Amino acid sequence: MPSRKYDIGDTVMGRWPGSSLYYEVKVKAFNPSTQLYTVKYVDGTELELKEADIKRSQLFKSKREGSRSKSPSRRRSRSRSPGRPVRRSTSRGRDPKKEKESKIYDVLEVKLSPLPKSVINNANVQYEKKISTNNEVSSEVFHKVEVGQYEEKQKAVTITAQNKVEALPEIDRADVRYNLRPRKEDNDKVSESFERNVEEVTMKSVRKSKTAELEFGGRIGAFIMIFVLPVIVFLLLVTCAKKDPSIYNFPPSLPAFSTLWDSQVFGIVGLWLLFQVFLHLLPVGKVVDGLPLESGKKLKYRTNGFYAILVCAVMVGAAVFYGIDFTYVHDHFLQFASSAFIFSVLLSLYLYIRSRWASKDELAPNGNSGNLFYDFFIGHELNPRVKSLDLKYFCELRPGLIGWVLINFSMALAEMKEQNIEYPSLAMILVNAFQLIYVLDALWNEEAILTTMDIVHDGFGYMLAFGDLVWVPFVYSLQAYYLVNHPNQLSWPFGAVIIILNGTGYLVFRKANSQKNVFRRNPHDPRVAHLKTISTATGKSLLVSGMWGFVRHPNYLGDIIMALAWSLPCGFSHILPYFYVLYFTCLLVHREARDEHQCRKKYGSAWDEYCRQVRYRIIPGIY
Ligand SMILES: NC(=O)C1=CN([C@@H]2O[C@H](COP(=O)(O)OP(=O)(O)OC[C@H]3O[C@@H](n4cnc5c(N)ncnc54)[C@H](OP(=O)(O)O)[C@@H]3O)[C@@H](O)[C@H]2O)C=CC1
Ligand SMILES: CC(C)CCC[C@@H](C)[C@H]1CC=C2C3=C(CC[C@@]21C)[C@@]1(C)CC[C@H](O)C[C@@H]1CC3
Repeated sequence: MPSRKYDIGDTVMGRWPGSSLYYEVKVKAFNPSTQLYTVKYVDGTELELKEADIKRSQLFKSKREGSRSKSPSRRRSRSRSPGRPVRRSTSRGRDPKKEKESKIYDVLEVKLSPLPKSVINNANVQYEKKISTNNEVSSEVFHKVEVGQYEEKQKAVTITAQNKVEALPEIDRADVRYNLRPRKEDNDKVSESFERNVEEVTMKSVRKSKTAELEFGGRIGAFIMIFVLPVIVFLLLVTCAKKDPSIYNFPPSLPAFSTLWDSQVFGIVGLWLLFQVFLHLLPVGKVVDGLPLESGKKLKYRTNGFYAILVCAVMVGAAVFYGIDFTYVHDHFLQFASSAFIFSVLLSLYLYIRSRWASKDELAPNGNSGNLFYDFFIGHELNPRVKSLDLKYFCELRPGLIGWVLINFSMALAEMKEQNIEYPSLAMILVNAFQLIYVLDALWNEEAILTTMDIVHDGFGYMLAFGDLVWVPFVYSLQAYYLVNHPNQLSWPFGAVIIILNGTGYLVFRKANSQKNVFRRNPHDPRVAHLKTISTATGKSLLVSGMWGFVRHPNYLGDIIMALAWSLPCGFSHILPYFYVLYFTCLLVHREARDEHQCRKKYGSAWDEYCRQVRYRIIPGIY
């Protein structure tokens, strides 16, 4: 085992995680198994740092802030919006050439403030106090150090005149571990500014670097999925249309290419997309902010999805009234799927091509591998927009999700026609009702989508374009499609059990999502203020009681329970209608693993502590 470089009690310079700033720290302990040093900052904050993030003090030219940062009046006048990182050039007003020569670098000053206890009762924290103490405690507690004469790795740290962090590749490493401990004498204060500062700095550095960790099986996985996913869709649909959709008849022969194409259907799908764009662009509904981007900018999003589905419902009602036969969708289901597939491919190609011209700060952190297939699959550009139309946000919620409801409706009509019945079966009604509630819920809570992994983290590429336009409407409607030709006589008692199951799943799903959304917006909202939390090094806290203290992804649990309730009305003759719940469980298990990985990177040992306190990921006692 290599011997340690620094001794307990040494005063050295410790890098602040998420930045390239070094502060004076005292070495408190060393853990040989993790090779991490516990260091204490001047204000009492303790962190675990790797050896590479510690330097000898002599290498730095330390400059204390002196009266400038210590004077409260000066501080107040200098402070901008509380919590914004302050970027100042130490060489302001100098000749740029000289500046270069003297190698004095700009400094990104991260204002630091004490954090609360590791586990705090949220209710004990005063929000007002938190804000007012914010600036008071921030700048006086640290010795700001200009990294000027310290050249090591500094090529990586350049803050441009446009106030952009060019690259901080070092902190993109998966193994960065840090743990903020509370400043003892101030452990009831929480710093919101700090939360934002560290997070912003971290996001900046992550976005700029090339994607190192590839997801979804990497290049090969992405390449295979591009071709396999559409084949799965068509196999499922063809099997579902068979009289005996048994697993023994799988795989069926794929239909002739000519039967997949219908220009009228293609036109209808095109019009559907345009109509949804039109509804989305109508100046109706609230305009909300997305999460801050790399540049600090927040994109605006119009939330009018609920109105859009209401308009669609009225129009479909009117169309049925005037005799338009919606069983056309069922009868041309394969052609609809292939048309949607063509649109998704065209959209993906467009997205990939335009991403070549996107500026670096518009690229997704995980879609920047440099591999054509991987980047095409996962998506290269984070928020592609055509004027005010955000393509990813639009596709995720509108054409596919509303299209799914419309397809289900068409299946209900087709069932009545095929089975020669006056009303849809109980099974069909339940499937339609459950899925309608799910879609209405998503559109009602449209704003919540802005904090999902897909919007914040993933680029917009084939995976989501195909997922939104093909997978959701044509695979998620499989149960209804199945019931058209494979009726299941559902008894009322069993129907009641399924309703209770779906209701339970929905309550868990909704309560979990609402609790987290409310908490992320304002941790002191009375609805969540009583919940216990763990503070993290980023300053953001994690809920450890309530729904999020039950399992680590209660919303996924609720979603899976609902997925089961959507399949059960189809009976037990075939596995096909259970495809959704099986696929969905795999999707969410994989998604949970991705999220966990991100959270561990983001929150370090606080996440480990959360995992210790909340042992199960999705299913209590099992997983
Ligand atoms: N029907 C479908 O096909 C699909 C449905 N979904 C559903 O969409 C919804 C959104 O899912 P998704 O975007 O995957 O992720 P989540 O809504 O579960 O969000 C995960 C994020 O929540 C935050 N978080 C995690 N643990 C805690 C905690 N203890 N306290 C506070 N915040 C915490 C973290 O972000 P941070 O700390 O940065 O805020 C984490 O990255 C879910 O309900 C899911 O079931 C998802 C995928 C497909
Ligand atoms: C094609 C692949 C195998 C998987 C594609 C995944 C997509 C279908 C899903 C990724 C995240 C999604 C979310 C939703 C729908 C499915 C996709 C697009 C919701 C909009 C469903 C309704 C919820 O209330 C919110 C979901 C957010 C994530």
